[in-house]
Amino acid sequence: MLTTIFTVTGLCCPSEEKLIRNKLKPITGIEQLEFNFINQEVKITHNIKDINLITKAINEIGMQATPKAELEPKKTITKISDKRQWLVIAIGGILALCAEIYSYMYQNEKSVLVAALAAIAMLLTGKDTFKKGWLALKSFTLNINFLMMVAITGAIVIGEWPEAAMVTVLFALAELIEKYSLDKARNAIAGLMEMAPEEALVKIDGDWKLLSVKDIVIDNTVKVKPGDRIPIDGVVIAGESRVNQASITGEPIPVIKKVDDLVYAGTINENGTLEFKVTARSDSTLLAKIIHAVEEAQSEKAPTQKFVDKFATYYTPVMVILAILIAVIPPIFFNEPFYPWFAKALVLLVIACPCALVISTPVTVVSGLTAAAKHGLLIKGGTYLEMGHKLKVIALDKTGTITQGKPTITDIVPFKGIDPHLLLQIAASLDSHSEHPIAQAIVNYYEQKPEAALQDVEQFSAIPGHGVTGQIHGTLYYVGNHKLAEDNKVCNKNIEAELERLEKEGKTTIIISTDKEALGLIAVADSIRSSSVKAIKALQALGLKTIMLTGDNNITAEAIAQQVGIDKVYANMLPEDKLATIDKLVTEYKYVGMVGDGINDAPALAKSTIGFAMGSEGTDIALETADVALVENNLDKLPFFVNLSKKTFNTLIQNISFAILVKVIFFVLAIFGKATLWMAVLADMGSSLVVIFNGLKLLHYKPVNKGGCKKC
Ligand SMILES: Nc1ncnc2c1ncn2[C@@H]1O[C@H](COP(=O)(O)OP(=O)(O)OP(=O)(O)O)[C@@H](O)[C@H]1O
Ligand SMILES: [Zn+2]
Repeated sequence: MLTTIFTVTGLCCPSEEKLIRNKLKPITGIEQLEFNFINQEVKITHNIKDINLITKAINEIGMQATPKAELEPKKTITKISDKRQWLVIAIGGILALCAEIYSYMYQNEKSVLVAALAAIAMLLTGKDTFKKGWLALKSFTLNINFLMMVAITGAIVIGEWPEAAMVTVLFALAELIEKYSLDKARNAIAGLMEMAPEEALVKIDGDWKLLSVKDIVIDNTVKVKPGDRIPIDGVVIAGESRVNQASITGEPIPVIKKVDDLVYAGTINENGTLEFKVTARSDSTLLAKIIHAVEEAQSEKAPTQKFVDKFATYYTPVMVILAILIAVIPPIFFNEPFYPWFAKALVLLVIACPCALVISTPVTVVSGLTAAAKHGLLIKGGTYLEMGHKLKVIALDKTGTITQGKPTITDIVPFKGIDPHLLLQIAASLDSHSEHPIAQAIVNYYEQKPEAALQDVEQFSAIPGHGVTGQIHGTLYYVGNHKLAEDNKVCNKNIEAELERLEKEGKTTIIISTDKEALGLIAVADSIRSSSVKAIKALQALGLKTIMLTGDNNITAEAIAQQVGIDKVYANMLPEDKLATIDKLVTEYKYVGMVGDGINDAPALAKSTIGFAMGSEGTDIALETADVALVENNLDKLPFFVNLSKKTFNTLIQNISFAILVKVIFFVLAIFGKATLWMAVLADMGSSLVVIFNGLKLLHYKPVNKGGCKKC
């Protein structure tokens, strides 16, 4: 099976989806179609060798399809509809208005002049509607163009020429405005890409040359001057500068970048010159990944979107049948006059278009996803964005999430007669085989000592969640937590008193022992992220319960929980315990978020309703496994996410209820004969535009009310 993405110009309203589906149905080898109206794309899963077959079929129904290279980021910004179209509609509008005024003044709708004015207006502005309507008729699809065509033709048949012209013009106008506003949503995403420059200064054989970023390879050296945007991802090798990373993290305060720091494409180098070594090709920079993720996210439909789409598939046929019944039954069975009931039926046809309803959800969701991306929050689908406001509990991993995950040594406590250097040497030698952050802290600390000499370790093994063990010069040693010492029966009251003292200060303490006796303690402390306290307060203010999960001991965990103000602590958790805890929380609260770094909490992240990963410097694992990735390790984005989700959900509900309300009102007005055709078109199209603009407002959503009290 292959997947090909086609860019389809003319695919702007969901009404075209059915048209394409029906056209492609008879072609064997087509497995699945996925539509993206905002980007005007159809993703087709198929096993057809000659894709021209597909292109041709789509072109036959009046749209232009071109296959698009899968990963190539879109840079082309769709042109805002050209001036000529606006002019044509303006002229058509004036003619239709003249026809209306003339027929009103002389009370004669059927005069030749009125008919002529109206006909010209319709010819000018109705071509597209009729062309698309006709294609829909030929393929037995009910879509908005078809409904409009019938309504307009109907109006002509009963001699309401000015009415027919007005409807045609209004519909064309609304379609144009709709296209214009959808372009805006499209541009927002493409605009993200526009932020990275296309060329960069690259060192080639000792000279600086300007190269296209596409030709830059990993390990090239690139230079950026003050004031320029960084063209590609890399790690600084010379220079120091302030860099504004707002474009990918949403954080407006610049950060200092010096040697060994990472820089990202699209961020702004403010005051110094930086030289850096390239770490990613231009199509896999963090920025490119963000854009790709946003684009992918849209193709996955949010629950309301699914609901609305389903609703629309029933709604339209039901309304059409109703319209037919209203046109037919009263005149035939109740001896009513034909003309007014036929006019009522036409109004029903107009409000049978589900457009406002169907378009409102994707526009809203895309705007929300884009706003999130601009603030350093990558949401992997509309579902999560829509569901976020339901979260009741947020569980956070301790190490690397609430804390920085970069512990440092604070205390070394050797027991009776043990040489502190020896104690450290044993711990560092064993831990040099471990990846654990504590192990790295011990090794780093030891290696800075002038007398540092790591010893060979035999039969090393890691005891997950507890520590490590191995032999040095034939003696078996253990380095690990209290539980490990208990298991080895080397713990005693004195050690416990010492442990408690250190742990109460929020330090994680490990015990170094042989299989017979404890040799001493080493305590490490991990600093709490500056965003933790504020974020947890903000989450609590939003009514969420916060929970800390950690493999660390109870006392240390409690001490840290107190410092950040978290509600509840689960300590001594092995990875499988974290999973079981999330499972339990999900049963109890249903909507549970889990935040972690993906290192020992991946299963728990997967089990939670929404898994948030700390995207530490854009790590791929986090970006790939999580439902939501925090591009910068900033917990402030959690309350932002919940608020954005609330706003998105409210917007969706507002839009849907507004669209339905307008329909209901016009339904009633139509039945009582109080709605004319053009009023119905105006209302219907007007409501489409209102919901689109309401959705687009989310593009500019900003974090609100940082931390705490709502009332003041
Ligand atoms: N390599 C090691 N060296 C020393 N102690 C270790 C090592 N590995 C684990 N430990 C001990 O076991 C405890 C639990 O480790 P684990 O990795 O499960 O959780 P954690 O580091 O506390 O992180 P988290 O908060 O993410 O759960 C650690 O707090 C530490 O005391
Ligand atoms: Zn003990």
